[in-house]
Amino acid sequence: MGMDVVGSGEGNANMSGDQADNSRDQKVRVAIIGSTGYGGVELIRLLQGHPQIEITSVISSSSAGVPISDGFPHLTDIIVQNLDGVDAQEIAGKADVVFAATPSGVSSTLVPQLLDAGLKVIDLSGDFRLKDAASYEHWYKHAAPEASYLEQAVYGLSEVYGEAVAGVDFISNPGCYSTASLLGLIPAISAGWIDPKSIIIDAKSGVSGSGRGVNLGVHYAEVNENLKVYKVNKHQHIPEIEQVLTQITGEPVTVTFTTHLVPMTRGIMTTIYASMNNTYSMKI
Ligand SMILES: NC(=O)C1=CN([C@@H]2O[C@H](COP(=O)(O)OP(=O)(O)OC[C@H]3O[C@@H](n4cnc5c(N)ncnc54)[C@H](OP(=O)(O)O)[C@@H]3O)[C@@H](O)[C@H]2O)C=CC1
Ligand SMILES: CC(=O)N[C@@H](CCC(=O)OP(=O)(O)O)C(=O)O
Repeated sequence: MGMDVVGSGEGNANMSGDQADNSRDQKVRVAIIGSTGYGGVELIRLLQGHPQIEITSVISSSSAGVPISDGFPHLTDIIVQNLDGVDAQEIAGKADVVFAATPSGVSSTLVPQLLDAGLKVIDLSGDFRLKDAASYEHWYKHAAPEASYLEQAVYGLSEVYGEAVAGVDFISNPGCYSTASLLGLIPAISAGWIDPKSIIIDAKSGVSGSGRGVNLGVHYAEVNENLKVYKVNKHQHIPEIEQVLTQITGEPVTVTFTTHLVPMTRGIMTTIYASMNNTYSMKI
């Protein structure tokens, strides 16, 4: 199935015809599974603006054959394509890289098929972030992916692991809260300012973080003018944050981490507390 991408950087006004053709030749062909979800549609927005990327397939397990603009009218005339079904071989015929913007428990079975079909994969779910299968099963309550795929996955916190992700076949993107926590903590830990054994993270998220599906905990009347703490000591990003900090410090790190749902659409705020190392002090 062909696709007509409008406004994706083709015909750059500063390029001669030959240069523009070369630039088009070098474009990476990208497919997005879960493109009807919040992560998928945000990916479309970001990738559409990238001069070296061409979105060649937008994929849905539930709405194949339907124009993507049916669910997202703002994409009318921007992506003129019907949604494709989920078929690893078909995707491999159209794309070099595929994003899996799919729920945990779905990515764990889908991603191995995509890798085996020769695609480069970037997974947004939590399924391949934890290196320890038993820990994954404890926190996520699903069967863990095969060990070889867990080993292959490179943790995609690109601000910290930029060199490690460059050129690999399989990137497992970090969790939302983990990103907001680690980007605050890693510079302070690396500089030796704080005691990694004293970390308390108070995290707050908007509602889009729970995805586009509706359930009682996220519908308007439950969330509006309300505030709630959830998944106390049970949040799946606790072992992810601890895994990274343990790797960085070289000693076991545990964190106190609490999540709150706040009545806003998107965004995360983490307020992080830690004791200063005794060679440092705070000037007020
Ligand atoms: N929302 C956020 O802020 C963040 C989300 N994440 C993670 O990214 C992933 C996507 O999240 P998000 O976009 O919010 O979730 P959504 O629920 O909004 O979207 C997930 C999409 O996955 C598709 N899907 C569901 N089941 C299957 C299946 N069996 N096979 C193929 N596709 C399927 C659905 O689309 P369809 O029915 O059309 O196939 C659905 O639209 C999740 O793992 C999430 O935890 C990570 C960081 C931030
Ligand atoms: C508000 C809200 O419900 N947020 C979700 C974030 C889920 C998520 O993105 O989880 P992974 O990245 O690990 O897949 C939660 O707290 O579970």
